[in-house]
Amino acid sequence: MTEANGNNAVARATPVSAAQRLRQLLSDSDKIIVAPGVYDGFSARIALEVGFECLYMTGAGTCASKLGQPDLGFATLNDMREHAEMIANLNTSVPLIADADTGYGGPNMVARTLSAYHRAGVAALHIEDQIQTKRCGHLGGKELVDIATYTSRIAAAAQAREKLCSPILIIARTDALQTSGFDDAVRRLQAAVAAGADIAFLEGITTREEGRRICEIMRPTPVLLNMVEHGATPSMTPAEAQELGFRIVIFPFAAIAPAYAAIRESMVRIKETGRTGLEEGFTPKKLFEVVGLKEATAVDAAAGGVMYNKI
Ligand SMILES: C[C@](O)(C(=O)O)[C@H](CC(=O)O)C(=O)O
Repeated sequence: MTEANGNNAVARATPVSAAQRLRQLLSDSDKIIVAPGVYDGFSARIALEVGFECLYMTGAGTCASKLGQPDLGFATLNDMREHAEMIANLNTSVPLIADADTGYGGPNMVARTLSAYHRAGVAALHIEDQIQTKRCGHLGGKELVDIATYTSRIAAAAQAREKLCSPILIIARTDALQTSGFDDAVRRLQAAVAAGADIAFLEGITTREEGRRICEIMRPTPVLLNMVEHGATPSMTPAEAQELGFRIVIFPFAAIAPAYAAIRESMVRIKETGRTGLEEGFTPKKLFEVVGLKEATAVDAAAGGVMYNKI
């Protein structure tokens, strides 16, 4: 669609929002959506460079990179929203699924969280049933809120979405498998879907069979697989997950785990040899190219600038 704007006729494509794009991807039932975990602008840029059609903002990675803290409920709504907004807007045609932990409070706060994520350009957010002082789903000793409190979180999110006429998708996550078992987890996910959730997320599945069963039970609601390696869940490729019935796979540690190994190796090398030993090709310009140098200089040139002619 184009639109005329007074004397300066401007041909402008009406953009499909990231949430609508994610809905389109989900509507193709032959498809599995693969969303690698990114934890900052740099890792997001690398995932975009490789050509993923969806990204996942990991809360654990956000806590680690933005706050230098473990995934124990340190991050506030503002920490998470700010991080998500930056990542979601690097390429608005690639939907971002973002962690929203417990929703950060009671129904009013959950509604506020949904609104903030919507305004930030997030395509989908997940809200879980742990207590506020939550922890990573793959650690022991989790505690949950009761089912009524959980469904009120989801209902508050769904009502806020309706008020905003927002296409943002709500992912209901339950951590019940570890504490009260499969049947209670199913009850919670079904109640969450009845309260307005679009996608189900059973945290910490421990066998492929559990994966197959949850997809069967929840159908036609799409189910997301959290592929945390070396946690509770057996390692699966997207093709294997699709075979079990999953529609989305997130890989939360896809960027942060290799970053740890690579950064540490470089630090140790400096300590031991006095040199970083960085690859020759990794010039300052290379770094800036990864994070949008071309786009930035093109914007300046299109506006008549000559500032970056000699870069
Ligand atoms: C998915 C998750 O919420 C995340 O923050 O990426 C974490 C991942 C992790 O810490 O293992 C979770 O599963 O709780």
